[in-house]
Amino acid sequence: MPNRCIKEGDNPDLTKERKTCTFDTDELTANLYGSRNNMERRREITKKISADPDFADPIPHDFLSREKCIEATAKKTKAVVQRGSEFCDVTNYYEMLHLINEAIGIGGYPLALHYGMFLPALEGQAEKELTDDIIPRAKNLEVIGAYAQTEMGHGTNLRELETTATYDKATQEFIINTPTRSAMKWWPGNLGKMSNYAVVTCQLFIDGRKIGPHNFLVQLRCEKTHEPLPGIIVGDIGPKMAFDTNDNGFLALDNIRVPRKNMLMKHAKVSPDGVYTPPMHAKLNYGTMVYVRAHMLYAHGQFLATAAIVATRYSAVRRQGRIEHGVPEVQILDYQTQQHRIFPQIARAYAIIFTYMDIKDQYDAMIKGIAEGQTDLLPDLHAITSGLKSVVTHMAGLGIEQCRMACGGHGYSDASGLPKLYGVQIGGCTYEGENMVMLQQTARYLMKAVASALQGKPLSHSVAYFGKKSSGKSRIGKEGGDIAREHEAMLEALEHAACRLSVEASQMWEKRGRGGETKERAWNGVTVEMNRAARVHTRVFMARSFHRRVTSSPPSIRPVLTDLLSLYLHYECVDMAHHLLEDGFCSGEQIRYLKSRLYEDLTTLRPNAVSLVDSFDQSDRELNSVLGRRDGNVYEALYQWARKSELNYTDVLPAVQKYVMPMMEENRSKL
Ligand SMILES: CC/C=C\C/C=C\C/C=C\C/C=C\C/C=C\CCCC(=O)SCCNC(=O)CCNC(=O)[C@H](O)C(C)(C)COP(=O)(O)OP(=O)(O)OC[C@H]1O[C@@H](n2cnc3c(N)ncnc32)[C@H](O)[C@@H]1OP(=O)(O)O
Ligand SMILES: Cc1cc2nc3c(=O)[nH]c(=O)nc-3n(C[C@H](O)[C@H](O)[C@H](O)COP(=O)(O)OP(=O)(O)OC[C@H]3O[C@@H](n4cnc5c(N)ncnc54)[C@H](O)[C@@H]3O)c2cc1C
Repeated sequence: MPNRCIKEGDNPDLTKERKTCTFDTDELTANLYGSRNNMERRREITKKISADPDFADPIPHDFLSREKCIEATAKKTKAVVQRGSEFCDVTNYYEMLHLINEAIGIGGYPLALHYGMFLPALEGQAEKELTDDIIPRAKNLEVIGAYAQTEMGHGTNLRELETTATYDKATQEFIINTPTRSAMKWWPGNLGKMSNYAVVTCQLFIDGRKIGPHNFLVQLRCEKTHEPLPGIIVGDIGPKMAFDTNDNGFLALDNIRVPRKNMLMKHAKVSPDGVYTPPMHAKLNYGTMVYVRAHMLYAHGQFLATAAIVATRYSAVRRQGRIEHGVPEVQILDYQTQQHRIFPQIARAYAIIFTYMDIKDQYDAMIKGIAEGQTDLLPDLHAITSGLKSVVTHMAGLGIEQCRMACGGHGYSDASGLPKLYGVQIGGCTYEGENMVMLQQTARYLMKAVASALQGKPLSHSVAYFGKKSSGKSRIGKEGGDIAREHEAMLEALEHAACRLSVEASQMWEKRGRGGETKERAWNGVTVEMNRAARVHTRVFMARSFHRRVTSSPPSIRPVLTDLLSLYLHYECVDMAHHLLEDGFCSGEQIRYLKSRLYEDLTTLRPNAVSLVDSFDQSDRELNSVLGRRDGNVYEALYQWARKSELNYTDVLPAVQKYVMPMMEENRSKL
């Protein structure tokens, strides 16, 4: 069966791996990206960008200062903007995303938040009077914007943000002000240096009454000189763990006046005479965050895929140690521990990307509903995207770190690309709402679902399984080798655990309430259990999505995807074994059975491991990793990469000349 990556001159071990492929890698790639045409388009973009001198990096960014990296990234951004249509259909979201990844990379660029949040916020929340003026100019990039919500003192708890927007009826303006140091906007991407406008989240005050957080469009810099406008203090917050090429910024506003129409008023409104009309759903103003949380799944699935590609290919190329005496050193991918470290990450990357596809469909349906005046799909989508954002970012972070360690010493080098990848990816646990907080949003929803299920009321999409009758005892290991039934038995077991944990958390909460605590204090006493239930529920949702995609996949790739799904489900069940055992739903014998099946899966997947990661179809540019390169010629590339270090420009460093040599000389003369 063809693995389409084989080329002459490649590392022979990688070629050997590709020859054991049992499926058509292009079929799987096309399935992952929606169609064969989408796959071809991605490849065309990659090919053109790779050959274009505007996007060449003579010195890898690993060896440049932050300022130089920002300059190089800004230059490439300009080229993408001016020449984008030479490479792709600039109106196609996924083509643009791929172009940006290929041309610029993942560490941030001047327009990341402009496209990622500023425009979506205006499009989703502003009304015509404002959008007619600002959106054409924003699309034309006369206006570049940030999404300035988080403050130095508050991010998670939006209700306590301190920046104020006070309505002045006399002039029909809002006065926007930063009343304290902790009220300074702090963190927003591209706010520091690149943007001349921002959507700023403020507490709305009318006639002295605090109404709550709302968004306003504020001009920050002169459109001609790019200097900050009077009354505006703006700058970069300094170096951080990663996202080096993003100017996350600070902002203080000194009683800045903006016209009434600058409030984003598609949902909530303030009339000229100061009458406030609430939105048809109280949280529609938070819509941009739901949008980003949904789209983060795709990005984080791809981040984990990158790490899995690097670790798998490198493990096929690297030989070290022997499994038996008297035979040559083995590829490290032959070690069971290595497979157990890496293969679940491959499966999880597929699971995340497949789950994203389901969420995207739900998101589109919700947006259609809102346009028709219906918000009934929003609570379910908010609850599940809050859980998914938290589980997926955490899962991807752990997975990337496993892949990094699986590459030994070279994984610790920036040459592997993995330290930077981890730094960028792990930010997702924090931004768009810290994970522990967002899981509580899911848990609240589960508590309502428990109540509805007990009362026999209808249950919405993500919690529909709460209405199923549990069989009381798991069928795991009792399906006589029927793989479809085995998968169903594992899904049922996970659903049982999520449901049980939710019911128990609800009972614990109630009990504390009966003991005299307020509902809120009682909640804080059970949040660890609440979040546990939310995590298991979210992992059930992912497992169901993965299962649905596999069972409906084309026959040519279904066998390999079924193997991957088996590994995924066995791994998830073993990882959550304590939840399955706690109430006796599963026995110890059944967990031992799951483990033995998992180890069989590792062996089954071994011949297809490289081909499964090849099917993610990430180019060498996207991987940005000496260890993960498609041709597997790792060692020579590693040496050439290290030669580019600034420290190697001279044989004797000035610092050595200035301090170390005189010290050695002094010591020598003392003898
Ligand atoms: C070309 C490329 C283009 C695009 C790429 C697209 C996307 C790319 C992604 C990123 C872009 C690139 C790089 C990005 C890098 C970083 C970006 C980071 C940006 C940010 O971080 S922006 C700041 C984000 N901030 C947060 O997320 C804050 C988190 N806090 C909150 O959301 C809220 O405070 C809260 C939800 C935790 C609590 O809010 P509350 O106190 O007002 O509400 P309650 O908890 O009391 O709940 C009441 C009620 O409301 C329900 N609820 C809450 N939120 C929502 C919602 N959003 N939708 C629907 N319902 C909601 C809640 O469930 C309760 O319901 P109930 O029925 O009463 O129980
Ligand atoms: C790379 C990056 C990019 C960002 N980009 C943007 C941007 O473009 N625009 C923007 O506006 N913001 C941005 N942010 C800010 C980001 O959205 C916030 O940092 C994030 O929402 C978390 O809020 P916080 O910093 O207030 O965390 P905190 O809430 O202070 O969290 C600290 C700790 O307190 C815990 N905690 C807080 N509240 C609760 C609770 N109710 N229950 C239990 N535990 C709790 C948390 O779990 C966490 O452990 C960015 C942040 C990063 C790291």
